Amino acid sequence: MSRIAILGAGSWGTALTLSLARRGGHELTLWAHSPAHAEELAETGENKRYLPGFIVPADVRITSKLQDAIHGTSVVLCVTPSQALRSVMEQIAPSLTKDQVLLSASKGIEEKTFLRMSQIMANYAPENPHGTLGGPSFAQEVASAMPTAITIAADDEQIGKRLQDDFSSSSLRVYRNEDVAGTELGGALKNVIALAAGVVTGLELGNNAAAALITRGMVEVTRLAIACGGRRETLSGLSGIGDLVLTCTGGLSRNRTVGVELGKGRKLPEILESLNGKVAEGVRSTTAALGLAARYGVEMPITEQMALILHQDKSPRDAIRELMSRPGRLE
Ligand SMILES: NC(=O)C1=CN([C@@H]2O[C@H](COP(=O)(O)OP(=O)(O)OC[C@H]3O[C@@H](n4cnc5c(N)ncnc54)[C@H](OP(=O)(O)O)[C@@H]3O)[C@@H](O)[C@H]2O)C=CC1
Ligand SMILES: O=C(CO)COP(=O)(O)O
Repeated sequence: MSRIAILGAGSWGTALTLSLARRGGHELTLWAHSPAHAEELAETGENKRYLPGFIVPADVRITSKLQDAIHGTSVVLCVTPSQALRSVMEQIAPSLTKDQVLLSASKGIEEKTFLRMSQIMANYAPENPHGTLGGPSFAQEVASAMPTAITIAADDEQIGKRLQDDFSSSSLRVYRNEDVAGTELGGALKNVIALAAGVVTGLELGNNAAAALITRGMVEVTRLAIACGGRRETLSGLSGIGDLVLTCTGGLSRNRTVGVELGKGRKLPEILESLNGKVAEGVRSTTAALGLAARYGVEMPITEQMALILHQDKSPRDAIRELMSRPGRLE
């Protein structure tokens, strides 16, 4: 039995709570960012805004107070939008005990520092064991108990095994590795490529273009992840190619949806407004990915064009034209 705090009651935090509750044997606390949201969740059990149609069991404790949420827990699962993790860590760090395992399930890179989630956690709690959870996993499907396979990465093998056991159930198959950097970067960088895949779809450029984009996207994601210390095998796994394929092709992806709308000619602020608070991590991770690429001298042509579309109002059609007219090269 583990006592697990889930920090973040968006769609993914809620879906993981439902999955852990279904597995059984844990004591669960779900922290919601806004007190009003926590109140509604506690009253109705339903996350009407972010994951409607599912009921969180009554024995899951709901709170909007971070200190209450983490008190006495053995695992702290951070599932906030990645740009909010620093503020959460700042608040919980003084109350953490060294044996509490910090596990991130957010998929992004901090915009200003280019840090991965585990690096932010380690900054605030250097002595706590930490890990990351990744892989192809739309919240709605996990909440519906549809068969899903994910990966949990932890430097420490024993911690990894414990987390694998904590999360495994008949509908959630959990693999394990020790490559935290590769797992995190696979999850964060695929969001940028999913935006681009959406652009290709929104422009109605056809299946050939989408397949080319996904393949070449995978190449640049792998290049950067390896430069940052990730392993090639991780990028060939669930949190690399697995999540990239899901997000670039699946209709439930917010990142892909943002790309589709950009491709159709809508403007970013209007598209983000229509997401109604739901996060499309790729929008803010694109700049950070380019920052890392510059630091390590890695070429990322798709990510570069995506940044220009997002932040410099470049026409999606011109961006694709530019990608197509790059000098020929060895594959
Ligand atoms: N949804 C999915 O299928 C998957 C998502 N993920 C990852 O999970 C992470 C969370 O995304 P997801 O659950 O989808 O989020 P949603 O888009 O469903 O919801 C956004 C959440 O962010 C919260 N929030 C907004 N501002 C802050 C803040 N300043 N501090 C803390 N929380 C804040 C909102 O709370 P409030 O409304 O109360 O402000 C809300 O709970 C992301 O990194 C995402 O990439 C990973 C795998 C699958
Ligand atoms: O990461 C995800 C599935 O694995 C969810 O993708 P989106 O954030 O694009 O919806």
